[in-house]
Amino acid sequence: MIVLKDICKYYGEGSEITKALDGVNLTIKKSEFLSIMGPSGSGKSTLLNIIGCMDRPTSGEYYLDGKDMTKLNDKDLSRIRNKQITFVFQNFALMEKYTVLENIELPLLPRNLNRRKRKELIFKAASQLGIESQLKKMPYQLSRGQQQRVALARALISGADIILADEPTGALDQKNGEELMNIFLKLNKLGKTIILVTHDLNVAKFSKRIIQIIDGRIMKDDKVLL
Ligand SMILES: Nc1ncnc2c1ncn2[C@@H]1O[C@H](COP(=O)(O)OP(=O)(O)OP(=O)(O)O)[C@@H](O)[C@H]1O
Repeated sequence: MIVLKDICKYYGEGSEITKALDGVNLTIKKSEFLSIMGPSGSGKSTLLNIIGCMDRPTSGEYYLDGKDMTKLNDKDLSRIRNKQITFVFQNFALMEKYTVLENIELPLLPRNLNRRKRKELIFKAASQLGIESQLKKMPYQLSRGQQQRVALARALISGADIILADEPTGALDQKNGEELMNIFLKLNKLGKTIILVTHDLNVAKFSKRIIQIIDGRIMKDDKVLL
């Protein structure tokens, strides 16, 4: 569970101050599927980065499964981030000289698993995302939608419970965007907590809860009725 209490993130000082986040209170339960919406510059990415432990708030408390993240040193913070949180980037962040299989395998390498076990996990994740026949290909041989699935297979295999995505459909056409959202739904059904930033209400509608952020404050928090 994620609990944010009165989170502020300020840049600059005095008359030059930018309040990217200005007193955010938010609780996100395990296995929620939440979209963060709001105008440009309203603080969406800042909020996502703080939830993802990529950035620290200026003030406030952030509890992840009961532990106050703001009290941890950088080393402990990155250890928790690597274990529990995974980011899906808009440009997919695939390694172009590695095969699809090797790309999906990356999060497994620091773990002490034999080759057979690794292959088993890779095949399972690839099957869940419908790319099991693409494993030997190079990323450039795949469509954008398929590349995105590889990125998600890698996120799935990382074992992280929380998947964060900043404008994940930004580089996709409508059809691939919808397919991607259906994959997020599937991952959510598998128990993953999904939090994404989007400008697009048609994208946000796939989630079960939408928050609106304006000038660094949460102005709306809606359950999506399907
Ligand atoms: N490193 C930084 N230094 C100074 N100001 C920053 C920094 N990062 C963000 N900001 C400011 O904080 C505010 C919130 O930025 P943020 O990127 O979170 O907005 P956003 O809602 O994600 O915007 P967009 O939809 O355009 O990506 C903006 O006014 C931005 O200019």
